[in-house]
Amino acid sequence: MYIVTAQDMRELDRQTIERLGIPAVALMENAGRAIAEEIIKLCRRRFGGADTSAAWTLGTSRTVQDGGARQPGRTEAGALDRSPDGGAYSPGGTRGDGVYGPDGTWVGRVYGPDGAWAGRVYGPDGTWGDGVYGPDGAWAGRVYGPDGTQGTGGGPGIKRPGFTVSGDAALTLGRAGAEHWLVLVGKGNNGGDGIAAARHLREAGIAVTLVYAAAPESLAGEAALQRDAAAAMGLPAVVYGRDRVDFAACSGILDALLGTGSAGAPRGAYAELIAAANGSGKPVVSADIPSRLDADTGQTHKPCIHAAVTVCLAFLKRGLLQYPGAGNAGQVVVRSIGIPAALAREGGGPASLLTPEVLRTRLQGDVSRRRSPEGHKGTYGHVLLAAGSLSMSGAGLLAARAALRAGCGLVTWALPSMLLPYVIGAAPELMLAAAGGENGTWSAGTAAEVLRLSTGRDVTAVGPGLGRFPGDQEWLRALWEGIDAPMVIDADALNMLADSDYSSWTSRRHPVILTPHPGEMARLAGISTAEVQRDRIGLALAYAREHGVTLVLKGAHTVVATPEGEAYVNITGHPGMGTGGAGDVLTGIIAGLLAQGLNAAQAAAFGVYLHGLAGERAARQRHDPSALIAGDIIEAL
Ligand SMILES: NC(=O)C1=CN([C@@H]2O[C@H](COP(=O)(O)OP(=O)(O)OC[C@H]3O[C@@H](n4cnc5c(N)ncnc54)[C@H](O)[C@@H]3O)[C@@H](O)[C@H]2O)[C@H](O)CC1
Ligand SMILES: [K+]
Repeated sequence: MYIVTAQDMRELDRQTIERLGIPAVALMENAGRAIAEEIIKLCRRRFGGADTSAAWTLGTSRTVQDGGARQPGRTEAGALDRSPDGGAYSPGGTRGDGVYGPDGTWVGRVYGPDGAWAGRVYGPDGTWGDGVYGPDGAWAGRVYGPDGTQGTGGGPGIKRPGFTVSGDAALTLGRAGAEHWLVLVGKGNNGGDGIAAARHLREAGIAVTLVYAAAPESLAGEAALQRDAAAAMGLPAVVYGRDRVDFAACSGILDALLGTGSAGAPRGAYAELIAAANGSGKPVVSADIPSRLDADTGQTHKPCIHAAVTVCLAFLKRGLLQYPGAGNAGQVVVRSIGIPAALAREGGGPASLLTPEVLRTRLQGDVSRRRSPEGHKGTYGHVLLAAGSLSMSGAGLLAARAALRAGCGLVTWALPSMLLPYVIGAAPELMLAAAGGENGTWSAGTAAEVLRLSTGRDVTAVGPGLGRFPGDQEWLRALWEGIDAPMVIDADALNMLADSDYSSWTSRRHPVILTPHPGEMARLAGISTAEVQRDRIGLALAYAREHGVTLVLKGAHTVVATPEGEAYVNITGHPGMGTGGAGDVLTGIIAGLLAQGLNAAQAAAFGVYLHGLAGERAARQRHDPSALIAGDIIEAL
């Protein structure tokens, strides 16, 4: 799934209209329909009473859909609310709403532990799935498969007909009469999308009222066309500031105020409508992006809509993945509006969401972790790790063990000689090599020994628990220029780089992967941590390209950027992984994957993805994400 900027989007929009000849209003129509379908799905979930608000959910989880296919294994209830088979479980053991397998297809019925039906079951396209029974065993609703034909359930008196006729299920709502949606309309194309959606909602029997933020006469182009169509259909409309708007009486709000064409803080009526929508307590669905979220950076202007669902149009906008904006977007659903993905590919497809599919196709990595039947420890590579010091020996141990769990054949851990007796036996699978000073710290003179140890090794990782020491910049330079294999550089080794003018060092034949957290990134880039966080994707892309490195910018939604100008944004993992040593584990995983022959982009991306998945699995085993410690991630790999 591609991730784009507002500028990319405008260009893709232009090409679709000019090169393919698809009228702009057709795109707006598709947008309106997609938004209406998602609102109807939301209404169905409410009717069904399915419990998607599991008692134990993770703040970072979100569903990202592409053409109805679910992000593998992710659920609305939370990334951790999953059974091993991909079903959606809450920690109490009850299944929640829709149950999907790892490939995104629906896999089963939804029952609570007492055998009672726990909620309606919808396929990825929003149509009903399999058998639906009430707690008393009585049939509770019609049973249709995703294609609209009757499924395998069926209660008393329901027979599979030999002949079926199905309607537009995605735009149909059984109990529409209970709904009344306010559609907040801005004067740009975002507003036009909202009006188009309102027409479909009305067709589904949902009461709608258009609330114009500006005089309807100020709308232009396709948005004006939508305004006129809505008026011709007799859709009720009010103008904010002139007419009364009753937020208390509505059942939901469609935010179509401001999209990718907006800038700065919301002005006048826009600001007031955003504040009123947020304060209403009603679910808000945002068209494309929550109004006054910066579509590129994820910065939020004040006030900014807090959406329950964001129906992102065509391609995922960068700002929806970057905090704080990601926290305003709710559940993000990306819907196609007829702009071919091939156009994004042609344009270089600047960034992608990190999914198994992207790993397989765009990165062409083998994510199976399959072993050759003829393989032996020499087949899977040898990692040299230079890490650990007296007060941080655990960092080295964590990285070394993670490399082994990532599947590499051998790991040699080089560490200060004084520590050796204490770590012998801590991980018997490791090989240990004394390469540091007697006092448990590193010294500049150890560079020669690390270089010697690196001979014949497939990858060298440096940094976890290393500490700083006199001459450390020259030490790192010697390794940078002398190691004839890929390198992973982390922690204090990044700080050494930050203090050096490493662009003047002899360029390396093999790739380098840097794995900074935001603070380390700030030092590397010579800016503040707040500036790093302002646009993580943009910064990672620029830094990786400029310095010819593969960059792993850690933090919520870790960004992997390549020297070739590609970026991948990861959404596995959870805030519980913000714990000492989790970064050391990531370094070990990436090194372990590199040793097995993955290239730098594959190892960094797959490593980050696996690290997050293992963190989710570990938290599930612990029954509480905050109880997670770094060693748990290794055990869950
Ligand atoms: N392929 C596509 O990209 C498609 C996108 N669609 C939708 O169109 C919007 C982008 O539309 P655009 O007209 O360019 O801009 P906006 O609707 O976001 O707003 C522009 C409008 O708002 C005024 N304005 C700007 N900033 C502010 C502010 N801070 N406060 C108040 N008012 C502001 C400005 O004067 C303009 O009048 C995209 O997000 C999609 O939703 C298409 O419908 C389908 C194709
Ligand atoms: K919006």
